[in-house]
Amino acid sequence: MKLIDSIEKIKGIGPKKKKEFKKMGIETIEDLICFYPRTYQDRTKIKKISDCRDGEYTGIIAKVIGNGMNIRVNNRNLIITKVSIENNGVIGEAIWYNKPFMKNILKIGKKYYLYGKINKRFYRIQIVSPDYKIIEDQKFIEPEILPIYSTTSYLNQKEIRRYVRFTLDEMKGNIQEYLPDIIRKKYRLCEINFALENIHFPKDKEHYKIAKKRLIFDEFFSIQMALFLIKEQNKQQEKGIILKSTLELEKFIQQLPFQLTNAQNRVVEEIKKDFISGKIMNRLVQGDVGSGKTIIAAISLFIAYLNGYQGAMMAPTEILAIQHYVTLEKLYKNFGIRMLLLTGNMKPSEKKESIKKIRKGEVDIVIGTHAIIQENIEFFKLGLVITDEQHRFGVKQRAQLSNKGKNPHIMIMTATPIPRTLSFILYGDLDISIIDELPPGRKKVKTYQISSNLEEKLYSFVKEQIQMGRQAYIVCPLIEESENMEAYSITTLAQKLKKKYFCTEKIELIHGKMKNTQKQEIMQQFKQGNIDILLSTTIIEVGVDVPNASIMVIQNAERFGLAQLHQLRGRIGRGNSQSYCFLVTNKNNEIVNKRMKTMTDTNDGFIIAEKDLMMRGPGDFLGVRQHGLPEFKIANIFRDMNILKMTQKACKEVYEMKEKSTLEEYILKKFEKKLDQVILN
Ligand SMILES: Nc1ncnc2c1ncn2[C@@H]1O[C@H](COP(=O)(O)OP(=O)(O)OP(=O)(O)O)[C@@H](O)[C@H]1O
Repeated sequence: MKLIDSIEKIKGIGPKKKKEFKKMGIETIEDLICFYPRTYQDRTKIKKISDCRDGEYTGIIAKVIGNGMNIRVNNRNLIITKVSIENNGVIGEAIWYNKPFMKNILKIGKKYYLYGKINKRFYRIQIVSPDYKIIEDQKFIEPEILPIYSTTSYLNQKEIRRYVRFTLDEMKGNIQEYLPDIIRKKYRLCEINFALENIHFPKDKEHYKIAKKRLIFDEFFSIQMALFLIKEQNKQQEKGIILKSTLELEKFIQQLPFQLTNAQNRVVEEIKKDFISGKIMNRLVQGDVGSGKTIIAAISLFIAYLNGYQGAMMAPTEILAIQHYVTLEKLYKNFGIRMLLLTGNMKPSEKKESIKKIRKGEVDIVIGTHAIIQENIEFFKLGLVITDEQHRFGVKQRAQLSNKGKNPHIMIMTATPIPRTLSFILYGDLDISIIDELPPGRKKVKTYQISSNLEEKLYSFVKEQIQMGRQAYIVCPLIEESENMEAYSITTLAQKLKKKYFCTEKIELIHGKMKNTQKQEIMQQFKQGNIDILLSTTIIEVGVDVPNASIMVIQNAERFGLAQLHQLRGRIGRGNSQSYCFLVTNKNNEIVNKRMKTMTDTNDGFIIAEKDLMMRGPGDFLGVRQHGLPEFKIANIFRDMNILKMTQKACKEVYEMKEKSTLEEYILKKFEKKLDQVILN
């Protein structure tokens, strides 16, 4: 029997059962062995009937003291079987539903071990649908811990247990240990065969703990190692384009309207180093909202340009693409760089012309949405692709990026802070640079949770601030599904605000239903200070940069996740004046209050991300499918953080070991499925 064999090799599994197992994702011997129990029946736990608590699962040893009875419940098509039992002078009963045959199975006068759920009814103790085992001739049963699997109604626990037992016996000691001894010793990990045996049939709790640790380690290790190998392979596979920095770059940096922060300088140095390393750069630049990532992109694209290469930069929305275009155009004003904005909104003839220019090399820098990689656009000489990711790319899409042109350097920018532990799993294939410093002069945004009955006070404060020359955002969540409703609900709010509070201020709306040109015009007007209040749906959430805007009012704040609230708040506090964020909510429950408190307590995106992760769990935090975060069978990123950290170290150590070549092959094969999971997302 081999791990890759079909489960049909197991005695008793035919086509019907095979189909049933397939529903549970089990097709091979390996799948079955790695189908870990959901929980366990602890048969070492034996209680007296008198000590049993209602609702608990436990084992008891009891003597059958009466013949079984079948009771038919007429109107429910149900047969209840009851058997009277006794232990230590206390009488109880074992009951089963729709298993009339049980009546004759338990024999009067014999002692049994029974394991099941306890029900306390009318002072009578029942054990419901218990597993049973006869205790022969007063001999005490051997203690055991039995696995309980998640199963379909067709396959029962006993059957699955039997198949797993059979498979483990067949495979006994034959599963190849792939972790080097030295690593196992260092991290105190048991051998793989021992782990698999004891995760299914633990000898005792200690054995179970040891097995579990090893398998959690394996799960994290496999994914991280696979990503790590992709990273190393990427580096070795092709020759990276050499992009040198020249004096012209210094000139460019010196004429910027501000001095780079230390963090920005450090990241620029990391990128410069990649550019001349002869390897392809695959770098994630991570920085909190407003930390100044755009300038890093501008500098990197400038270096590509200096070396005669084209650069492309992609944004997640058109508003942002336009904003980047306008910002970069200003920065590059004196340097004769030919720029092009590519949007989905262009006329076909215009688009055709643009694509031609890109192919012929008549354009140096292309800015657009992700359509740049999705569409059939050929570059003349592409040296660098930058994408403003916002978590929307998995490993596979990243690979798509490098297929544009001849292995260009890749840079991914992300604003949403990702807890470090998670970023290893999501971005283990990338090098990571972190901008951990905000530009000087930024003041902490003051954040308040308020209920809507304080609206009048709130808007009079907003009015005062506007009179002082500031600008404000008011964000309404999309309450209805339809876009028409979206337009409607903020239009009505705008009318109310104009009439009641802001008769003299200039209010404009922006929402998803508008044409791009219209959105662009409004954003431009807001940026130039011609609009006082921008009433918006969440389309302004990502990346919008208007430093003079210092007020953010978020209506129905309870409808947003922490990460989104942080993004929204990140639209203010980008200039030197004091900024204020108001989270308006009438919901008053523990979860909402906890979330709002996190926002009012801190401005630090990393802390907020950790809290979000803690409150929602990693799946919800990033959306498992959407963000390429694999689902784990036994590991839990949160609970098992310590083991995760261990694997991060171990990956590097294992990789550096001599036996790496066989290891690589084996790991890649063994974890192909998981890798697929990661890559396909
Ligand atoms: N070193 C600096 N000194 C002063 N201002 C800076 C500096 N770097 C960037 N800025 C300014 O800070 C603002 C925020 O920068 P940018 O838009 O690049 O942020 P970001 O990191 O992209 O943030 P977000 O993720 O929220 O979009 C901009 O107005 C930019 O001009």
